[in-house]
Amino acid sequence: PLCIQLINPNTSLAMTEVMAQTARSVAAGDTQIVAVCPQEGAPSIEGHFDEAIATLGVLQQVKAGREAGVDGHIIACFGDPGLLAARELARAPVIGIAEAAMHLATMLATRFSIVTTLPRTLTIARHLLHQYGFERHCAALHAIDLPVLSLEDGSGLAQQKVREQCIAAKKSDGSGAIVLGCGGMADLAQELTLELNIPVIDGVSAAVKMVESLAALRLTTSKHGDLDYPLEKPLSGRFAGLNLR
Ligand SMILES: O=C(O)C[C@H]1NC(=O)NC1=O
Repeated sequence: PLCIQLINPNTSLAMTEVMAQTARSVAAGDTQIVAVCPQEGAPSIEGHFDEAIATLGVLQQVKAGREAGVDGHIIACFGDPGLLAARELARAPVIGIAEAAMHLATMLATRFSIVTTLPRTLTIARHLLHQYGFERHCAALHAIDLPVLSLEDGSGLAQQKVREQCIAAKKSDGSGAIVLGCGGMADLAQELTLELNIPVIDGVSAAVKMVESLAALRLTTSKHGDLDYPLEKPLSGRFAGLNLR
């Protein structure tokens, strides 16, 4: 049986729970999902500054997961904060939800659209498209223009806006699939896929199945080259605990 560590890089327990439930709903029968978030950090991640703050918590959780012997780590924030740094620390696979969703979309359609939260985070999604080499696969990016935590306020407004943006994207973008650009949207993908009759992809679910696939293939993060464990050096203060030895 596998143990997968699901890391919510923001500190909102409600979002962590939404993602954990979705992860468990798609995980294989004997796969255990351990959902965590940093003790300290930002309640939501909505820009470059928030991502920088969140990265330390992600790395602390990855180290804890490595010591616990998890079979994979999921960075469950659409900016994939700290992904490569986490891969240096980890032995097991580390999958970001944006990367996972984008990869799946490219296997289902020649072009996909992204629907995320605030307009200012569209740039982060664009940076990821460039970094992952998916720029030519992404037809368009849309924002519901509501903050991340509006998805947790119980009003249903954010969820309705996501649905509207997905319907508009299907009609106007010429893309064949839609990527949901926030971990907090994880529970919307299956219903929207059925209603819109288009693959609407959630990165949390995608990442769970990718970790299971990599584990089944006995494939783990490469330690040859730039993703080898960090060079040993005396880290000071709050960073001291990050040393692997
Ligand atoms: O960038 C976003 O809109 C979504 C991103 N922020 C966050 O706190 N979790 C996320 O998935």
